[in-house]
Amino acid sequence: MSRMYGAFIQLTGRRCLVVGGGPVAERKITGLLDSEAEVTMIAPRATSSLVKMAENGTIRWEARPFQAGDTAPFFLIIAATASREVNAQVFAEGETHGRLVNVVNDPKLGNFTVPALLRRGSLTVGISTSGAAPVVAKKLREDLEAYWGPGIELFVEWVSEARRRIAAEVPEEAQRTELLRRLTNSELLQLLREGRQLEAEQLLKRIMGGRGG
Ligand SMILES: C[C@@]1(CC(=O)O)C2=NC(=C\c3[nH]c(c(CCC(=O)O)c3CC(=O)O)Cc3[nH]c(c(CC(=O)O)c3CCC(=O)O)/C=C3\N/C(=C\2)[C@@H](CCC(=O)O)[C@]3(C)CC(=O)O)/[C@H]1CCC(=O)O
Ligand SMILES: NC(=O)c1ccc[n+]([C@@H]2O[C@H](COP(=O)([O-])OP(=O)(O)OC[C@H]3O[C@@H](n4cnc5c(N)ncnc54)[C@H](O)[C@@H]3O)[C@@H](O)[C@H]2O)c1
Repeated sequence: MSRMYGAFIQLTGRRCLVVGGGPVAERKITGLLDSEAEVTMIAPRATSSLVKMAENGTIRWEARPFQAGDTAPFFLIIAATASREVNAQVFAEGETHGRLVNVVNDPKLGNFTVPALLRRGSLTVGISTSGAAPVVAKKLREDLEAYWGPGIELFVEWVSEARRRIAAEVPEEAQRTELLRRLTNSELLQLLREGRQLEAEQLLKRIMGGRGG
C-alpha cells in the first residue's frame, strides 16, 4: 500500500453519506458527527443506536439498499457495507463525480482512509498505518492517550493563549519565536502531564516574565 497524504478536512455543515448501518458504519458516523457533518445513512438495516440517532433527527436514514445515483449530492462518502460488490459500486460512482470515498473492507479501493484520532480540545493527532494494520493505529492512539492524559489539552490551551499575548505585546519577531520556543521546550508539558498544575502555572509566569499577566 502506498503512503497516504495526511490532511484534516473541514466537515461542518457538509453533506456526508454512509452506505451501511452496521457497527463499522456506526463508528464512522460517530466520527463524522464529532466533526459536525450532516450525515445521511443508506442501509436496509441499522444498529439500535443508529436507529435512535435517525429517530431523534441526529442523522437522516434512508432504509433501503444503495442505488445508482445515490452519491451525487454528497461531499464525502463512506462505503461501509459488508459487501465488496456494493462497496465497489459506491466507490466507482463517487470517484466518477470526483468525491472523497472511503471503503471499509477493501484496501485496494477508496481514495482516503480514516486514521485513529486522539482528540483533546483543539488538538487532534491522527495515526495511520496506510492500511497495513489498523489495530496498531488503535493501540498507538490508546497508548498516547494514556501517556499524555488531560494535561496535553491544557498545554495546547496555555501555549495558544501565550501565543496570542506574545503576538500582541512583543513586537520583535525573533524575540517572539524565542519565547514560544522556551515555552514549548520547557518542563511545562511534563509538569502538566504529571498533574503538577501549580508548578506549571508558576513556570508559565516565569517564562512569560509578566507579559499579559
Ligand atoms: C483506525 C480506525 C479508524 C476508524 O475506523 O475509526 C480504522 N480501523 C479501526 C479499527 C479496526 N479495524 C479493523 C479492526 C479489527 C482488527 C483487524 O482485523 O485488524 C479494528 C480494531 C477494532 O475494531 O477494535 C479491521 C479492518 N480495518 C480495515 C479492514 C479492511 C482491510 O484491511 O482489508 C479490516 C479487516 C476487516 C475484516 O476482517 O474483513 C480497513 C481500514 N481500517 C481503517 C481504520 C483504515 C486504515 C487505517 C490505518 O491506516 O491504520 C482502513 C484501510 C479503511 C477505513 O476504514 O478507513 C479504527 C481504530 C479507531 C480507534 O479506536 O482509534
Ligand atoms: N474499516 C474498518 O475499520 C473495519 C473494521 C472492522 C470490520 N470491517 C469490515 O467492514 C465491513 C462492515 O462491517 P460491519 O460489522 O459493520 O458489517 P454488518 O454486516 O454488521 O453491517 C453491514 C450493513 O450494511 C448494510 N447493507 C447491506 N447491503 C446493503 C446495500 N446493498 N446497500 C446499503 N446497505 C447495505 C446492512 O443493512 C448492514 O447495516 C465488513 O466487511 C467488515 O469486515 C472494517
